[in-house]
Amino acid sequence: MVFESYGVERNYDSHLRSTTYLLRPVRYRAPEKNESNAGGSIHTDKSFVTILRQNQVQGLQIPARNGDWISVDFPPEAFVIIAGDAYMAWSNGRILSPNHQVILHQNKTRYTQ
Ligand SMILES: O=C(O)CCC(=O)C(=O)O
Ligand SMILES: [Fe+2]
Repeated sequence: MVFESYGVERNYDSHLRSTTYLLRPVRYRAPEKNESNAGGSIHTDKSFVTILRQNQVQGLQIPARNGDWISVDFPPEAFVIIAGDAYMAWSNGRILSPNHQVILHQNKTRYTQ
């Protein structure tokens, strides 16, 4: 769909053949008492695209235009798609690879993959 919308569907097969896939399960331990910034640091993804799912413990945040961090809350049965740096380069900057971070607020272990 994306390749079609850019009119480069002829490149789709070669792109797919050169693609590698990585399944990366992550366990975020529950924050300690008074630990305010447990989670992961601010970053962009270096990949083409990240497909993310999580258990019921929220934590993903992205910056709004005014710089405030907003929570991206989603249920365990949903997926969040994050464009990576490779996608941004491939689209000549038309698709943004967003900064994001994980901040845990609940006293529960978070699992993502
Ligand atoms: O756990 C999350 O919600 C985000 C994970 C993430 O940013 C990553 O794996 O690159
Ligand atoms: Fe990420």
